[in-house]
Amino acid sequence: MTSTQQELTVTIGGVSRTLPTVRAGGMGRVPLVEFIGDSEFTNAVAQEMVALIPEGTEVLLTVVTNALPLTHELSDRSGLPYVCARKKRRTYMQNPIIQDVPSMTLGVAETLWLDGPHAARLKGKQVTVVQDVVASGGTAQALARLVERAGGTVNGYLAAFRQGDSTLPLVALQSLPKTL
Ligand SMILES: O=P(O)(O)OC[C@H]1O[C@H](OP(=O)(O)OP(=O)(O)O)[C@H](O)[C@@H]1O
Repeated sequence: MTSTQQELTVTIGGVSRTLPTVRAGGMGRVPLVEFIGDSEFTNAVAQEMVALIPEGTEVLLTVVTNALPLTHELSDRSGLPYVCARKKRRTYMQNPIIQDVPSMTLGVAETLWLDGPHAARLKGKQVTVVQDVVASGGTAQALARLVERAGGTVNGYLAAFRQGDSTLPLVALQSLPKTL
Protein backbone atom coordinates (compact mmCIF):
# COMPACT_ATOMS: atom_id res chain seq x y z
CA MET A 1 0.00 0.00 0.00
CA THR A 2 1.35 3.45 -0.87
CA SER A 3 -0.13 6.78 0.09
CA THR A 4 0.41 10.45 -0.57
CA GLN A 5 -1.39 13.23 1.23
CA GLN A 6 -4.49 12.93 -0.98
CA GLU A 7 -4.55 9.40 -2.32
CA LEU A 8 -3.95 5.80 -1.42
CA THR A 9 -3.01 2.95 -3.71
CA VAL A 10 -3.76 -0.65 -2.74
CA THR A 11 -2.64 -3.82 -4.50
CA ILE A 12 -4.45 -7.14 -4.08
CA GLY A 13 -3.82 -10.24 -6.16
CA GLY A 14 -1.64 -8.20 -8.49
CA VAL A 15 -4.38 -5.65 -9.20
CA SER A 16 -3.73 -2.09 -8.03
CA ARG A 17 -6.24 0.67 -7.48
CA THR A 18 -5.77 4.24 -6.37
CA LEU A 19 -8.72 4.80 -4.10
CA PRO A 20 -10.75 7.96 -4.49
CA THR A 21 -11.14 10.00 -1.35
CA VAL A 22 -14.00 12.07 0.00
CA ARG A 23 -13.91 14.80 2.58
CA ALA A 24 -15.82 13.75 5.68
CA GLY A 25 -16.62 16.56 8.06
CA GLY A 26 -13.65 17.43 10.21
CA MET A 27 -12.07 14.02 9.70
CA GLY A 28 -10.02 14.91 6.65
CA ARG A 29 -10.13 12.84 3.48
CA VAL A 30 -11.50 9.31 3.77
CA PRO A 31 -10.44 6.60 1.27
CA LEU A 32 -13.29 4.90 -0.55
CA VAL A 33 -13.25 1.30 -1.77
CA GLU A 34 -15.46 0.73 -4.82
CA PHE A 35 -16.27 -2.70 -6.20
CA ILE A 36 -19.38 -1.62 -8.12
CA GLY A 37 -18.37 -1.24 -11.77
CA ASP A 38 -14.92 -2.79 -11.29
CA SER A 39 -15.02 -6.51 -12.02
CA GLU A 40 -11.23 -6.87 -12.37
CA PHE A 41 -10.57 -5.57 -8.85
CA THR A 42 -13.60 -7.36 -7.41
CA ASN A 43 -12.47 -10.69 -8.85
CA ALA A 44 -8.90 -10.25 -7.61
CA VAL A 45 -10.06 -9.42 -4.09
CA ALA A 46 -12.55 -12.29 -4.00
CA GLN A 47 -9.86 -14.69 -5.14
CA GLU A 48 -7.62 -13.64 -2.23
CA MET A 49 -10.46 -13.77 0.28
CA VAL A 50 -11.49 -17.37 -0.41
CA ALA A 51 -8.66 -18.70 1.74
CA LEU A 52 -9.79 -16.49 4.64
CA ILE A 53 -13.33 -17.85 4.88
CA PRO A 54 -13.62 -19.13 8.46
CA GLU A 55 -13.70 -22.90 8.85
CA GLY A 56 -17.17 -24.31 9.33
CA THR A 57 -18.94 -21.62 7.31
CA GLU A 58 -22.14 -22.90 5.70
CA VAL A 59 -23.66 -19.65 4.40
CA LEU A 60 -22.33 -16.16 3.65
CA LEU A 61 -24.42 -13.12 4.61
CA THR A 62 -23.85 -9.69 3.12
CA VAL A 63 -25.68 -6.42 2.52
CA VAL A 64 -26.17 -4.21 -0.53
CA THR A 65 -24.56 -2.30 -2.18
CA ASN A 66 -20.81 -2.37 -2.56
CA ALA A 67 -20.26 -5.73 -0.85
CA LEU A 68 -22.71 -7.54 -3.12
CA PRO A 69 -20.54 -8.19 -6.20
CA LEU A 70 -17.68 -9.21 -3.93
CA THR A 71 -19.83 -11.72 -2.07
CA HIS A 72 -21.23 -13.05 -5.33
CA GLU A 73 -17.70 -13.79 -6.53
CA LEU A 74 -16.75 -15.28 -3.16
CA SER A 75 -19.77 -17.57 -3.33
CA ASP A 76 -18.92 -18.59 -6.88
CA ARG A 77 -15.33 -19.43 -5.94
CA SER A 78 -16.06 -21.17 -2.63
CA GLY A 79 -19.25 -22.99 -3.58
CA LEU A 80 -20.94 -21.55 -0.47
CA PRO A 81 -24.42 -20.09 -0.85
CA TYR A 82 -25.00 -16.47 0.09
CA VAL A 83 -27.85 -14.34 1.37
CA CYS A 84 -28.10 -10.57 0.97
CA ALA A 85 -29.88 -8.06 3.17
CA ARG A 86 -31.39 -4.93 1.57
CA LYS A 87 -31.44 -1.35 2.76
CA LYS A 88 -34.98 -0.70 1.54
CA ARG A 89 -38.24 -2.51 1.91
CA ARG A 90 -39.37 -4.11 -1.34
CA THR A 91 -43.05 -4.78 -2.03
CA TYR A 92 -42.41 -8.47 -2.71
CA MET A 93 -40.84 -9.15 0.68
CA GLN A 94 -42.59 -11.70 2.88
CA ASN A 95 -42.34 -11.23 6.65
CA PRO A 96 -38.95 -9.50 6.47
CA ILE A 97 -36.72 -9.20 9.52
CA ILE A 98 -36.04 -5.51 10.07
CA GLN A 99 -32.86 -4.43 11.84
CA ASP A 100 -31.58 -0.93 12.53
CA VAL A 101 -27.87 -0.23 12.07
CA PRO A 102 -26.31 1.77 14.88
CA SER A 103 -24.55 4.99 13.91
CA MET A 104 -21.94 4.51 11.20
CA THR A 105 -18.63 6.24 10.72
CA LEU A 106 -19.54 7.91 7.46
CA GLY A 107 -23.12 7.26 6.59
CA VAL A 108 -26.53 8.10 7.87
CA ALA A 109 -28.57 5.74 10.02
CA GLU A 110 -29.67 2.70 8.02
CA THR A 111 -32.26 -0.02 8.39
CA LEU A 112 -31.61 -3.50 7.01
CA TRP A 113 -34.36 -5.67 5.55
CA LEU A 114 -33.96 -9.42 5.25
CA ASP A 115 -36.73 -11.08 3.24
CA GLY A 116 -38.39 -13.95 5.11
CA PRO A 117 -37.54 -16.71 2.59
CA HIS A 118 -33.92 -15.55 2.61
CA ALA A 119 -33.85 -15.49 6.41
CA ALA A 120 -35.03 -19.11 6.34
CA ARG A 121 -31.80 -20.03 4.54
CA LEU A 122 -29.84 -18.93 7.64
CA LYS A 123 -31.81 -21.02 10.14
CA GLY A 124 -29.63 -23.60 11.89
CA LYS A 125 -26.60 -22.58 9.80
CA GLN A 126 -23.10 -21.38 10.62
CA VAL A 127 -23.07 -17.97 8.96
CA THR A 128 -20.11 -15.75 8.09
CA VAL A 129 -20.79 -12.04 7.69
CA VAL A 130 -19.06 -10.68 4.57
CA GLN A 131 -18.40 -7.01 3.91
CA ASP A 132 -16.30 -4.87 1.61
CA VAL A 133 -15.15 -2.63 4.46
CA VAL A 134 -15.65 -2.75 8.21
CA ALA A 135 -15.21 0.68 9.78
CA SER A 136 -17.14 1.28 13.00
CA GLY A 137 -18.47 -2.28 12.89
CA GLY A 138 -22.06 -1.06 13.16
CA THR A 139 -23.16 -2.72 9.94
CA ALA A 140 -21.46 -5.98 10.94
CA GLN A 141 -23.25 -5.93 14.28
CA ALA A 142 -26.62 -5.38 12.60
CA LEU A 143 -25.93 -8.27 10.22
CA ALA A 144 -25.00 -10.46 13.18
CA ARG A 145 -28.32 -9.62 14.83
CA LEU A 146 -30.10 -10.62 11.62
CA VAL A 147 -28.32 -13.99 11.75
CA GLU A 148 -29.38 -14.55 15.35
CA ARG A 149 -32.96 -13.44 14.75
CA ALA A 150 -33.13 -15.79 11.75
CA GLY A 151 -32.06 -18.72 13.94
CA GLY A 152 -28.50 -19.02 12.67
CA THR A 153 -25.14 -18.77 14.40
CA VAL A 154 -22.45 -16.22 13.57
CA ASN A 155 -19.37 -18.19 12.56
CA GLY A 156 -17.16 -15.18 11.83
CA TYR A 157 -16.66 -11.82 10.16
CA LEU A 158 -14.80 -11.45 6.87
CA ALA A 159 -14.00 -8.23 5.02
CA ALA A 160 -11.74 -7.08 2.23
CA PHE A 161 -10.65 -4.08 4.30
CA ARG A 162 -10.62 -3.06 7.92
CA GLN A 163 -10.82 0.72 8.31
CA GLY A 164 -10.50 2.01 11.82
CA ASP A 165 -10.47 0.31 15.14
CA SER A 166 -13.53 -1.89 15.46
CA THR A 167 -13.03 -4.57 18.11
CA LEU A 168 -14.91 -7.22 16.12
CA PRO A 169 -13.13 -10.58 15.68
CA LEU A 170 -12.67 -9.74 12.01
CA VAL A 171 -10.54 -11.37 9.33
CA ALA A 172 -9.56 -8.86 6.63
CA LEU A 173 -7.14 -8.79 3.71
CA GLN A 174 -5.80 -5.32 4.42
CA SER A 175 -6.13 -2.41 6.81
CA LEU A 176 -6.86 1.09 5.57
CA PRO A 177 -6.24 4.33 7.40
CA LYS A 178 -9.40 6.07 8.58
CA THR A 179 -8.30 9.32 7.00
CA LEU A 180 -5.53 10.62 4.75
O1 LIG B 1 -18.47 -0.56 9.77
P1 LIG B 1 -19.45 0.52 9.40
O2 LIG B 1 -19.14 1.83 10.07
O3 LIG B 1 -20.86 0.10 9.61
O4 LIG B 1 -19.27 0.87 7.87
C1 LIG B 1 -19.08 -0.11 6.88
C2 LIG B 1 -20.12 -0.02 5.82
O5 LIG B 1 -20.05 1.26 5.20
C3 LIG B 1 -20.04 1.10 3.80
O6 LIG B 1 -21.34 1.06 3.31
P2 LIG B 1 -22.08 2.32 2.70
O7 LIG B 1 -22.85 3.01 3.77
O8 LIG B 1 -21.12 3.17 1.95
O9 LIG B 1 -23.13 1.64 1.77
P3 LIG B 1 -23.11 1.04 0.27
O10 LIG B 1 -22.30 -0.21 0.25
O11 LIG B 1 -24.57 0.76 0.06
O12 LIG B 1 -22.58 2.10 -0.63
C4 LIG B 1 -19.44 -0.26 3.57
O13 LIG B 1 -19.93 -0.80 2.37
C5 LIG B 1 -19.86 -1.07 4.77
O14 LIG B 1 -21.03 -1.80 4.52
